[in-house]
Amino acid sequence: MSHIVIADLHKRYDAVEVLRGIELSIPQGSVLALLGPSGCGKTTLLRLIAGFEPLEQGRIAFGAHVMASPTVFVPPERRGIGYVPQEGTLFPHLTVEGNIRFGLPRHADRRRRIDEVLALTGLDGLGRRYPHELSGGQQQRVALARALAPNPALVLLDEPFNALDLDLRRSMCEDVIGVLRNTGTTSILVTHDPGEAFAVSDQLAVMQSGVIMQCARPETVYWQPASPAVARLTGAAIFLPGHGLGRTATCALGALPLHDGDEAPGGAAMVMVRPEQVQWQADGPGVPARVVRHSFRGDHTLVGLALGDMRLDLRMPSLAAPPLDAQGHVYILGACMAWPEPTA
Ligand SMILES: Nc1ncnc2c1ncn2[C@@H]1O[C@H](COP(=O)(O)OP(=O)(O)OP(=O)(O)O)[C@@H](O)[C@H]1O
Repeated sequence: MSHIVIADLHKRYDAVEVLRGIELSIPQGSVLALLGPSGCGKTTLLRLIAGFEPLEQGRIAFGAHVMASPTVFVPPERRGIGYVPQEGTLFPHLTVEGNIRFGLPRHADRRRRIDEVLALTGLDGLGRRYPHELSGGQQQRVALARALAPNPALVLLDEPFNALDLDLRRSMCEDVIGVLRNTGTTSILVTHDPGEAFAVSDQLAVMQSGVIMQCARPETVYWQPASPAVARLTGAAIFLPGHGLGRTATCALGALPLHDGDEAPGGAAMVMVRPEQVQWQADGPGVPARVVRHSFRGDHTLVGLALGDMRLDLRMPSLAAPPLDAQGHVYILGACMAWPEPTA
């Protein structure tokens, strides 16, 4: 399989258009993370790629082979795709090996392949256990091993670690994506968690209401989101009223440069920076500010600053937080984004 290209994809359930012109291009061996709020159409998109649903408009092609269009429909078993759904999809009456064997063709050297995928997914020695004798994380590894066993060229991961707690989920996800990278398998990971998406993807596609709003390298999506909505969906963001002119936007935090290649809208603008760009110093350049509030959060403290009439919460290491009433200056590290001020 080579490049996966999805063009102008539309899908409707009754009167509701759930996918509205999806365009994606996924190079062979790369990882695409699909991030978006609940109900935006992520699972529907995976199901169309897997061939579990027909499409009404558009095209899905793997290299030169069209898999789906209004006139072509290659059935799921002939697409060479592994699907790892959300938790709870193992056959409870089969052992780990039995679950993995299920997806393998009869003529294959099944014993050897089962041993290979057990080793690949870190499940050595667990082949004779039943699903209820495994932890949640181990069960999801079995689901991955089962998906990988037939050597698919594309693996679709639909929030497969949702049931695990945050730390385990992130480390598990990195492990699993590592396995997929080592085997040169192209993968699409659906997730609600921007941190997980940033950590593992080559491309991050942000989706809302059936539309891909931006698809780019994770760093680009984070620092240069295509819209205020993308900024909010990918992390905390500070929005300030201001003015744009050429490569600079001016707001309560001063005159800020725009990112390379970006141009500010002329006139009234909505300026965006990430909270960690806001820095405090007792003296030196920057906008004068006074500490008016402290909220201790353990590893960090939210420090409330008053800049004239404006209030701003700054996240600082607890030990470095300036005392209440301290007078100092705030300045911005790096560049900002600016969009035309919404008129409505
Ligand atoms: N078979 C179906 N029939 C009718 N509507 C459906 C069907 N499947 C999904 N939908 C609707 O399509 C929309 C997109 O659903 P989808 O499951 O793709 O979203 P999602 O982004 O994966 O959500 P989540 O993150 O909660 O899993 C939702 O409004 C959902 O109710």
